Amino acid sequence: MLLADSLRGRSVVFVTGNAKKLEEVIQILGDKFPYKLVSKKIDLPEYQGEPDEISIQKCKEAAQQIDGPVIVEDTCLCFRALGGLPGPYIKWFLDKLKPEGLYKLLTGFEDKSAWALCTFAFSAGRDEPVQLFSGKTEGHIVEPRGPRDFGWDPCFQPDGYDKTYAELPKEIKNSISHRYRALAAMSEHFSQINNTSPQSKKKKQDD
Ligand SMILES: O=c1nc[nH]c2c1ncn2[C@H]1C[C@H](O)[C@@H](COP(=O)(O)OP(=O)(O)OP(=O)(O)O)O1
Ligand SMILES: [Mg+2]
Repeated sequence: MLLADSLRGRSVVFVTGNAKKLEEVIQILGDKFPYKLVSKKIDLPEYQGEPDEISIQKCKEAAQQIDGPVIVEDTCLCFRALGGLPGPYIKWFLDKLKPEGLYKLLTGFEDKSAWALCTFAFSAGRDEPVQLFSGKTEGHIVEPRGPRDFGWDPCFQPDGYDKTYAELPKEIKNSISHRYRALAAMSEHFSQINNTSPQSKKKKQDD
């Protein structure tokens, strides 16, 4: 309730340096998110550690810089044969190896299974607690296929599909992706808060 109060009528800043992420977040959320989402392009530090810890640190840094309500997101691509690596370090692996090299990394391993993990982190402002919402999609690492416009999409084939994320129509990716699932959890949380806020209760009684 306090959270909803602190946000009512305000906007939340989505801090990311990645334009493709932002594009998907806007496509997925549509008008489902109860607050006005504005974006700010800042390259936040790439922290090390477990995914939750990384997202918390990233969100605290964003809240410091923005000094108001913020959302950040961190994405991992985890190979089962490698104990979950590259995980949060996928950005550097992708940068140096490209999707071809990511596939080749698993030469010698029979198990090509992988999961994409997305964690959104929200904070109402400086020194406020961080809340996490995550989503996971299982799949396999395959020889790259499809357009090259977004990261490792060409080498990740979600389970149940014979196309890579890159080959799938955008609406399909956005209905099954790690990012979609994490955003669904976050929207669900915020709409529940909104529905139980004193104002909306009052409104319901008035109706
Ligand atoms: O759905 C996706 N499909 C394909 N590739 C993706 C996806 N989502 C993130 N990616 C890439 C971007 C970056 O190379 C790495 C995650 O690193 P990550 O730190 O979360 O992203 P980033 O530094 O580009 O943006 P940000 O400023 O929000 O941290 O995986
Ligand atoms: Mg990053």
